[in-house]
Amino acid sequence: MTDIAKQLSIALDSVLDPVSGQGLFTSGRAPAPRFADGIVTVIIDVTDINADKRALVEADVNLALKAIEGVQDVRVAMTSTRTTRRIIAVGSGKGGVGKSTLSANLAVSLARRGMRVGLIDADIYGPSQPRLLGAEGRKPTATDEKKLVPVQTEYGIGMLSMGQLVKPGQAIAWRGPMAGNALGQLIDADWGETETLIVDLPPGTGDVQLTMIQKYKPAGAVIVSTPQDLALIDARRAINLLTEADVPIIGLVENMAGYQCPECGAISDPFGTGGAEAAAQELGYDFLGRIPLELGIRTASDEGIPPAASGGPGADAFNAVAGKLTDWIAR
Ligand SMILES: Nc1ncnc2c1ncn2[C@@H]1O[C@H](COP(=O)(O)OP(=O)(O)OP(=O)(O)O)[C@@H](O)[C@H]1O
Repeated sequence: MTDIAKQLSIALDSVLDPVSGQGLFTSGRAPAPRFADGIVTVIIDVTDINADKRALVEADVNLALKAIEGVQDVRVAMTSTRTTRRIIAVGSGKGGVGKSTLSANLAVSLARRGMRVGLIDADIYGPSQPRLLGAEGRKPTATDEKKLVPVQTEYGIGMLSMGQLVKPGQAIAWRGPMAGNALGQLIDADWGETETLIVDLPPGTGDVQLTMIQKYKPAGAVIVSTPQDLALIDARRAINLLTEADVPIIGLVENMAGYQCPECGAISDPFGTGGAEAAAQELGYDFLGRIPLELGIRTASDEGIPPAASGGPGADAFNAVAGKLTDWIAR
């Protein structure tokens, strides 16, 4: 590499990729700039970076490159390689392990990193995203083509839920095609510029999962489990179904590990600890992180304030998992 080429790449790397947090050159967003007659030309892949952040990146790149001696002008071209919307499924073997809580917080955390994210609550047995995102009672509208328009939430993400397709409190006893059609309505909705859809799946391996795999193959799946053996045995079943359909497993998350007594501060592990990490290792998948069992996570969630949005209880743990998910997406 010539001296000027090296300087240009280093300057480019001083500007951080808003998604991965790495320098633009290192993260692969931008190849080494071209330089001729005092003019630098740089091409940046801005997939998953929103319009505001794109403008900031462009301004920073201009500044960094113009600071190099001999550079008279900088030309920045932005391209987006994304052609299809990416679906990230969040699944678990059994219910009540915190799959919906994790989905909501991951979606919020990704949106805060500048990604255009939507959230689909496909849990026909217990739709809970309208409550978790403080959007209860808001109904989606429809376009002229009869596509659902997602409900907007305070957290910068659109949301659609199975719960919005039925009357509140009505037991959902859909089977096969009905469940599949409902999922289709949510996924084929008017998601606009949304690039990543987080899908909160029902627990287990039922009709919704089958439709998802057959018709709307996710780019990858995150599996949530509590640490104890029983939940992990079920989680393995969910993993098997996905891997048989060639859906990549992004990794496992352990939820409800390590409870700190609010009185004495002692840490106890009601559901054990480390089980999901050990299972991930044994199965050869990444371990994405551990979310503590905290009363504040439950209360904030019930109030419709996802901890990842407010820096509330467990926010660091949710953000750390979202960081690993972002790395996976960037790869
Ligand atoms: N880390 C945690 N600390 C404290 N409470 C939690 C935690 N994770 C989830 N909860 C609470 O546990 C309950 C179940 O969580 P959630 O609804 O996310 O589970 P789920 O796996 O989606 O369940 P379901 O399959 O029934 O929809 C909720 O009341 C939630 O607030």
